[in-house]
Amino acid sequence: MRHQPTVAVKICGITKINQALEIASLGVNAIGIVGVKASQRYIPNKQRRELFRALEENYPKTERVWVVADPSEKEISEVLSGDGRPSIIQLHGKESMEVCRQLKNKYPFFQWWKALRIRQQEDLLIAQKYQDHADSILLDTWSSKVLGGTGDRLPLEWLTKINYQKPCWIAGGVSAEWIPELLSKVQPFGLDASSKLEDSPGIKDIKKVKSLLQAIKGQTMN
Ligand SMILES: O=C(O)c1ccccc1N[C@@H]1O[C@H](COP(=O)(O)O)[C@@H](O)[C@H]1O
Repeated sequence: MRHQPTVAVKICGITKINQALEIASLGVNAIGIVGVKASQRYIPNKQRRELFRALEENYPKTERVWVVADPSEKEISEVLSGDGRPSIIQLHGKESMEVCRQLKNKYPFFQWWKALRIRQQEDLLIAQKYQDHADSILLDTWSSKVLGGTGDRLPLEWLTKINYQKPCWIAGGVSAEWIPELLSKVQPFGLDASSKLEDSPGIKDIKKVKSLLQAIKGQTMN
């Protein structure tokens, strides 16, 4: 993985405007909203637009990530037009490399991330191949029950060996306690955290968000 002096942070699964603004004020790089209807963190169109609009007005440098799985063409064209748009689309389903490539060609002014749910170490080679078709790669854990937001972590020994050219984000169970071990072994471009920072699905414990940011700062300044 690419070495860098610090690590970008995305906090995902936000459902409330006040939490989005408070977390953005802490200096995170990206805020994610889940657009997968089966998720406990799903928020519908109107709320998503309001939340992204508030973020864009108050924290224009904070990336606004829309997390979706196998979205239809109609859904994409609706979400990417009008007010309260995302700046990044995180494809968290079974999108093929060809679909990723076509979406980037059609909507080049948005960033397209491909999330890969890693079930076994060999899956990291598949993730590597997606690099040519996405702006960033996000590695998450695989679960038979849900598409994301599991709180489960990838084995670090799998991650130490990867060396991607594109920005690589690690997701799955990211929290303050894991940071010393994680960042001593792996230098990802970014970390994506959600369920381990929650009081309940979709509601973040701001103290846990602050602890995560402190832990990252402490580790990257050493
Ligand atoms: O968070 C969800 O509910 C979710 C649902 C469907 C697809 C993706 C989802 N979240 C993504 O999962 C990881 C966070 O995992 P964790 O909770 O920290 O273990 C992150 O990439 C979210 O964008």
